[in-house]
Amino acid sequence: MPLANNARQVALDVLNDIFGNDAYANISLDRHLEGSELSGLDKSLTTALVYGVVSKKALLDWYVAPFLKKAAKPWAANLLALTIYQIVFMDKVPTSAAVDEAVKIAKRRDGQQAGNFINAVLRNFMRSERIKEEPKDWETKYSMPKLLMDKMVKQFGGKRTGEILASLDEPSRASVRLIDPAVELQDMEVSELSPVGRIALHGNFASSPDFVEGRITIQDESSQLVAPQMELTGTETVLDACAAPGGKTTHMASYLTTGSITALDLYDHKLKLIEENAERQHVADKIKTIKADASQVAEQFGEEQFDRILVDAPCSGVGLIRRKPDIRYRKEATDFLELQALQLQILHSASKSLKKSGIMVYSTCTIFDEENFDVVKKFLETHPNFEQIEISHEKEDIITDGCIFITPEMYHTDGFFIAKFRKIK
Ligand SMILES: C[S@@+](CC[C@H](N)C(=O)[O-])C[C@H]1O[C@@H](n2cnc3c(N)ncnc32)[C@H](O)[C@@H]1O
Repeated sequence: MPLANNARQVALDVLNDIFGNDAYANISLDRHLEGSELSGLDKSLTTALVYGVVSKKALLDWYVAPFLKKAAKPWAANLLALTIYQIVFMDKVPTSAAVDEAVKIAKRRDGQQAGNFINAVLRNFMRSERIKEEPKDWETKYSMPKLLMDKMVKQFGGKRTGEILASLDEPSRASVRLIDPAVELQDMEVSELSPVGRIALHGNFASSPDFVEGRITIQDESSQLVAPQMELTGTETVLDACAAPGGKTTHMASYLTTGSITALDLYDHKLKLIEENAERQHVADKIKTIKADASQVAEQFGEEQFDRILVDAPCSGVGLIRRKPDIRYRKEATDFLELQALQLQILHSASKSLKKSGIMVYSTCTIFDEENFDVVKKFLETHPNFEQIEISHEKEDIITDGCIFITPEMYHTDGFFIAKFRKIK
């Protein structure tokens, strides 16, 4: 069988790329799937395997550790993790099929001896009682790097950190936003947070006619809470300073009649995503994309140009770990303050281009204070011409200090933060 025609082999290639070359899971997966001859079903299996292993790597390594006399080569360690994942977490995959495939992959890769090694380790694991054990420490149990775990414990305390980690470890739900309110989606519930949100335990909507023809779009419930905070009446001139791929740009555009949105991002390929999204959702006439640096807004556009500004800032993305599990492996201690500096720089520049009495909304998909409440505090301290507008929501538990602050365990959404300001002079 050609290698690119085997779901487990492709999954292993992607895992080697992620853990060996620091590749982004979604980008590596897309590239490998495009170059493969896998069926639709096998592509789904490959995706499930990659995301499953990435989200549980430390735990999978822990299962196999007692059966290794010395550290396995990186590709073999990834293959063992991939196979243990199937044995422990995928009810529908027969154990024998998972092991046989692993042995074949190892032989093809490194000869008979490698096949024997993988076979022996997996058989020893299965003969043992290891599968019934559970690691005590959260770092292993939830495969969460110590840096992030310690930060969570410091900010949220032990109990809530445990709840957040357990929630991030669960599968993500499917969440869509209705563009056409008349659309009826089978087996989906109305979101508790967003009236236009619909959710289901699973679902793949990207190829559905409702999606392709622009009657729905895929957007997390928490992210759907941003556009309503912009207080759009229809005629406003809006700047979306960090816009790609355009989830919030298109949502804001749906409120506009004669108004328009200038949507910025740093990269051409990302601007193209906004344009495609806008076309599909029939709001392209309201959106102009420009390649520009959001920390230079005032220099590029001048002062007091926009009625509304959204800064959906570049952030550590920790609130997205459930859907993008590799985010957890890409954080350094210095990242958070560096991001804060960039976030403040963008807010500062954007603030000059806001008209008097205009509204500026700041949002992130992270749960750490440095990028959320600390940014709000520092921005207000250094910009006395702005005041905070207190946000309210019928779910009062998502409001903290006048901001929307949702951690992933509360409503099983992404972790998310929204603050709102008015320019008073
Ligand atoms: C959180 S994402 C935006 C998501 C988007 N608002 C949505 O709802 O689909 C942040 C975006 O900011 C862009 N970005 C990062 N630094 C930027 C900068 N200095 N100027 C403009 N865009 C920037 C990134 O390329 C990324 O697309």
